[in-house]
Amino acid sequence: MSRLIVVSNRVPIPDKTGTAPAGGLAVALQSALEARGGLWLGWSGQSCAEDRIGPLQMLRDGNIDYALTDLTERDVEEYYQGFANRVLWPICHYRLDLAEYGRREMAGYFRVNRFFASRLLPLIGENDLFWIHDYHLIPLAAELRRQGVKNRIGFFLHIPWPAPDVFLAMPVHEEILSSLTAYDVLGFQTEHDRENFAACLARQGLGNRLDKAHFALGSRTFTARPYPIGIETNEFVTLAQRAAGTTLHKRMLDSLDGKGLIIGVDRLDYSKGITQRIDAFETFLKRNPDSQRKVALLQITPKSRSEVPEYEAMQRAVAEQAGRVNGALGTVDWVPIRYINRSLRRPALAGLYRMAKLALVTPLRDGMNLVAKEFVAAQNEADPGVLLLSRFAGAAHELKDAVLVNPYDVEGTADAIARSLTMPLEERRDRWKSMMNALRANDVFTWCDTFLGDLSRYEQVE
Ligand SMILES: O=P(O)(O)OC[C@H]1O[C@H](O[C@H]2O[C@H](CO)[C@@H](O)[C@H](O)[C@H]2O)[C@H](O)[C@@H](O)[C@@H]1O
Ligand SMILES: O=c1ccn([C@@H]2O[C@H](COP(=O)(O)OP(=O)(O)O)[C@@H](O)[C@H]2O)c(=O)[nH]1
Repeated sequence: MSRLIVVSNRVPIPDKTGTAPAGGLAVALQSALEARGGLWLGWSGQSCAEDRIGPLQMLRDGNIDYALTDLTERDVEEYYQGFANRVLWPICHYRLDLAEYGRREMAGYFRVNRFFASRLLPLIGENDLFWIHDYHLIPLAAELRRQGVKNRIGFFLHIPWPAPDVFLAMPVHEEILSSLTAYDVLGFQTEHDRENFAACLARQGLGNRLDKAHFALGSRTFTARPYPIGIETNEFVTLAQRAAGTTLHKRMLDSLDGKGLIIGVDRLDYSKGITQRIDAFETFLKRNPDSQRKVALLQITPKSRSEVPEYEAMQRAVAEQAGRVNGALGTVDWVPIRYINRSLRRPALAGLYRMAKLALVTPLRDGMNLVAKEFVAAQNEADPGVLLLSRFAGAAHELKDAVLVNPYDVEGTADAIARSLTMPLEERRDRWKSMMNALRANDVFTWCDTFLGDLSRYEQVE
């Protein structure tokens, strides 16, 4: 079997401090790589002055060799906070209004991709398979090809690929799009994303579509397919079952004192629709006064990308909004929204998911949303909770028996909350079974095997 080299910006560094990695890419890739073994190269999360960038830090943990590189402060500002998270992220999440394009950041993005290529080159063996992840590293294959690398290189995009009118509004879209054609296999979360990508190629007159999944450009061919990412379904079921009886579980049950738990778990990101969700919860409470004091929303929201101004603004907006609702509707012995900014470890999350009657997963746009899948896997088969899911999350393409909502429709979402909390047991069980079948049929290991199977079978037509 060829050695696998995974490259992603974010790497869950094995430091044993117990800090939970909040973010689906790190969680999913770690599960997949642990099973197969390989080398994982990415950013150490540290920045320093240019003359202090040292050699790669090499660590081994279980089956995985980690190769970590520091970046300069300027790199982090231009590549990560700048072009990746202020241009590509908002555009791919349909937020052209939030995109802050600047040439300096764009140049930094391409420079850091060249730097990642230079760090990789000395490590490459002839038969190694490369699997590059996410929007931070789109130009990496093109950089490696320029250096003569002939290995098979796959790319998986964890976030949505937007419709052509949105994508083509981005300055440098030509370069971003044509960089992707240097890969052999391109993976998207959904069919919808792949079709948006194909439509962008067609609009730009870039390459020919040979059939549904194959494209030709000059002497090269490449494949583009949906590979929806999964979770460790069976392991998550066990985690959730084990959580009952832990101290946290007991404390939580005591504090609920018979109230129904509603849960939301999201990085503090404007794509997650947290303010619209709180509006919907408030509307639900106002329209259903009998439910007041009978339910509590636990919103677990670790801070994310706090140096990016749009995220900083979001942190203030959500905190103010939760405070306002609690102030307006709360009583001396009831707080409607328990809002926390800490990251919880997954065993704790699994237990909370299982205790909840309802999960609110209402992103305005999301590549997949693993929280939706984890919530379903954590349920008690005999008395499962309900998943209320945005139709704009990638997960909605598989979890068709969730209660699907349009998160922009606050009143519609409020009504769906009311319907979900009174859903009969039989309907809850039927919906849960169908969703669980989907999670069993496509877990994170299937995702990994399917992608790598396609990549390892790939032969370039010269
Ligand atoms: O690395 P950060 O800047 O701290 O952000 C965390 C991750 O966020 C995004 O996650 C995406 O991947 C998930 C798994 O495929 C998917 O379910 C979710 O919809 C995506 O938003 C981002 O794409 C990652 O690169 C980040 O590491
Ligand atoms: O306090 C937290 C919040 C989230 N997560 C994990 O972070 C991931 C979030 O992935 P998702 O795809 O839902 O969204 P992303 O943050 O990647 O956009 C899930 O596996 C969560 O279990 C976690 O471990 N602790």
